[in-house]
Amino acid sequence: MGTAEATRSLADLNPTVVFVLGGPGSGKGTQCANIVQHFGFTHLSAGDLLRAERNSGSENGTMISNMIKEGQIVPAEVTIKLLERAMLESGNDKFLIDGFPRNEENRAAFEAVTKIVPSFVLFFDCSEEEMEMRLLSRNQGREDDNVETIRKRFKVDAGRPIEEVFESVKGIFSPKNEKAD
Ligand SMILES: Nc1ncnc2c1ncn2[C@@H]1O[C@H](COP(=O)(O)OP(=O)(O)OP(=O)(O)O)[C@@H](O)[C@H]1O
Ligand SMILES: O=c1ccn([C@@H]2O[C@H](COP(=O)(O)O)[C@@H](O)[C@H]2O)c(=O)[nH]1
Ligand SMILES: [Mg+2]
Repeated sequence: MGTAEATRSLADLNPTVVFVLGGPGSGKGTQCANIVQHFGFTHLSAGDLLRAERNSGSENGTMISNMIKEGQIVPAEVTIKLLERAMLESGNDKFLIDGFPRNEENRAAFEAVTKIVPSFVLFFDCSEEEMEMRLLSRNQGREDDNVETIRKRFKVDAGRPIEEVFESVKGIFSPKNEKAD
């Protein structure tokens, strides 16, 4: 199904969407499973959809694999297509979108393409120390559950020089917020 057709059908569905965010290992997937049981939502983990796409032998497989190994963000259009397809295939109209959007560009692209405005954002706050401990004992065979990749996945490493930290901080703010010279 093409994006335009998928978008028309999604608009007809007028779904309820909640973005579930938080650092790696903060417990998004764990709590989403509870919400599914109690409230009848469909849980869509962007990371799980990307891993399934990589494993399917898709033309984007190598790119997705490399991005996941490096803790980098896959281009929004790839992830959004996977989310659209999963929403339409689910037969439900209530979704927990876990681990997406990763940044302001992801959020804007999702809203522009799907015309869906999320009902709210559920954010799980957890210390990096606790998240790292949980990920290292998760035992689900994920190749990014290792110290090197985990530290790349933590968003802003403030232990680096001022200019480098600010490069990361800038990425959190949308370009439209940037002060003109
Ligand atoms: N509140 C908690 N206390 C202790 N352990 C927890 C808690 N919540 C989740 N865990 C455990 O921490 C690990 C990571 O949880 P989970 O997979 O839900 O995190 P996540 O936010 O989805 O991570 P990722 O972004 O890497 O997919 C799992 O082994 C889970 O059982
Ligand atoms: O919207 C997304 C979500 C995930 N990724 C990539 O996948 C890994 C793992 O994500 P989890 O949410 O921890 O399962 C993440 O580090 C990214 O590399 C993405 O690119 N875009
Ligand atoms: Mg998860």
